[in-house]
Amino acid sequence: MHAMLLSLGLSEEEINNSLIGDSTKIKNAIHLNSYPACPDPNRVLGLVPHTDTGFVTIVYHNGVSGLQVLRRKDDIGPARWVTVPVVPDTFVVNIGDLMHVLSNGRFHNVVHRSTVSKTNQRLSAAYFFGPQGDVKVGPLSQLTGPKQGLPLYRPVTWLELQKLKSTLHDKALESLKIDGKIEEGCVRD
Ligand SMILES: O=C(O)CCC(=O)C(=O)O
Ligand SMILES: [Fe+2]
Repeated sequence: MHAMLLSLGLSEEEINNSLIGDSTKIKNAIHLNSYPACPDPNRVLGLVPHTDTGFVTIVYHNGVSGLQVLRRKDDIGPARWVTVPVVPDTFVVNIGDLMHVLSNGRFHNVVHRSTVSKTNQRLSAAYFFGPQGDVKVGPLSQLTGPKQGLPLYRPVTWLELQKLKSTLHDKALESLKIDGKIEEGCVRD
């Protein structure tokens, strides 16, 4: 997180004074995932497409391939799933929704999913890093202004965002947009 904020032009002092520099404002959670081998892996998913809600997620796994990220449409082709290569002794870092908000859209939250293997069980541990319950996260003041542009999102707590996602799904972030409109029919009871 520190390196990411540095890359956005914040100084060490600004980072230390932000919520990232205050351990009382931070909390963590871990998901332990187990994806058993499946004889017909093309007919199932281990984890459906989603974005993580926190700032960043650090994923460690047992070396069995399966994590895929959705690459957005570009000059090379339409949106497509890309399998994250398995590199021994490394972590995968996913950008979550709150980093997207904090960076005012400069770092994009990544849509990802988990597929399963025909022959091997896949195990992963996902470590989520985010703000404490009552801490609201909005675009950093250093990244908004007359030169950089207006804040795109209103401040939100981690819990509020999780609740929004349970009803609005992939439209939750859009609903936080300051001029945001939610597409009709996307709210499920
Ligand atoms: O199993 C993985 O590699 C990813 C897990 C994940 O995306 C999650 O727990 O949110
Ligand atoms: Fe995830």
